[in-house]
Amino acid sequence: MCGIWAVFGSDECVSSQCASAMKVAHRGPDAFRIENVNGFTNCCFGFHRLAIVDQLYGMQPLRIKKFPFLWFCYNGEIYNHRLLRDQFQFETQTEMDGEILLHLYDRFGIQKMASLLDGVFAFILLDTANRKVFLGRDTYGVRPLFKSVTDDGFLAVCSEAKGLTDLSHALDTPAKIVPFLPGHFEVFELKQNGKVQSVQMEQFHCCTKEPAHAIYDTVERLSTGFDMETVKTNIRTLFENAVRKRLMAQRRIGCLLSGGLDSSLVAATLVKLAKVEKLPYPLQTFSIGSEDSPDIIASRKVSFSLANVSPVSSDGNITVYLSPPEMKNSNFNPFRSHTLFILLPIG
Ligand SMILES: NC(=O)CC[C@H](N)C(=O)O
Repeated sequence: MCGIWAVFGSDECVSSQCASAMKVAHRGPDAFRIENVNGFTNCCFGFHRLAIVDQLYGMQPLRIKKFPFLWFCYNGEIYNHRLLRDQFQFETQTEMDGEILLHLYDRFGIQKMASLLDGVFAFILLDTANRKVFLGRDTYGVRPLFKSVTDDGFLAVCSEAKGLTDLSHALDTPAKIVPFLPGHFEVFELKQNGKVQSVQMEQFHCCTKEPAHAIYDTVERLSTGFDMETVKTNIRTLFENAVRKRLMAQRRIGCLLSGGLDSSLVAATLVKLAKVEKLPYPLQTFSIGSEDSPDIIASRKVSFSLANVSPVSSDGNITVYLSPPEMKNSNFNPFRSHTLFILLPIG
């Protein structure tokens, strides 16, 4: 995960709004930072980090020497960041996947920047030199983003709506909180008093169109045609590539198993690729359910067969049993000490 939060043009002293930033603390167990924007004292960023790459220099809001006027906060992974860096010969300061957005923005502007990204992301980019704020979200809306704008230009943004509900502003009418549209970016003009005005909302990609980054992708060429063998080969190529690109994580990766076809295939492909890519640890799987639930029984079987592929391919399965009251409690987090994805960093 990672939790992002920002306010622009706060009527209240920003320090009193910051308690709202802490409402998404569960999204980032590694570190948090709240940073006020110098020159715009009623603007502020909040960030909770689950570090995936560049643990040391990847803290946010990300700022680099080359672009001192840019402030960048995002939740997500940019799978093609190295490819784009090499393609356009950018000199990067960190190993952070998100740093690529700053270089792309500087070279090509926001529209091309967003459409060149292969990844899952929700971002807030502030350009104090050009007095602009940009918001954006990946095509499928994998990463969440909510915003709230008042009629007089107070903008608040957060990964979850709960980070926006208790913010105060000068108007009598409550500010509406809306999800940010997937596949879009929005441009706001930043006024000298820190308030904003939306000037552009645009779709940069929709899932029925070839993404702009495809011309740089390294995935092997897909054959054309609809005969069964071609279709199967193409699905296999795309599926393997989808798992491979997620191995960019520098954290230990694990798998959440439901025991069904999807998660079992991801886990099996991961075991295969882990050997090729020489991941220096065995795969840990997790499953969750009531005792004797079909999910748990099936997950155990999958984990057992993965362990049989090779002695180092699986660390076995961590199973969490839920009691009926726990299953009804939507706030219950059985993996408090781990953070989960279907491919998840656990180290
Ligand atoms: N969890 C995230 O959103 C991670 C952000 C970024 N990719 C990092 O490694 O820190």
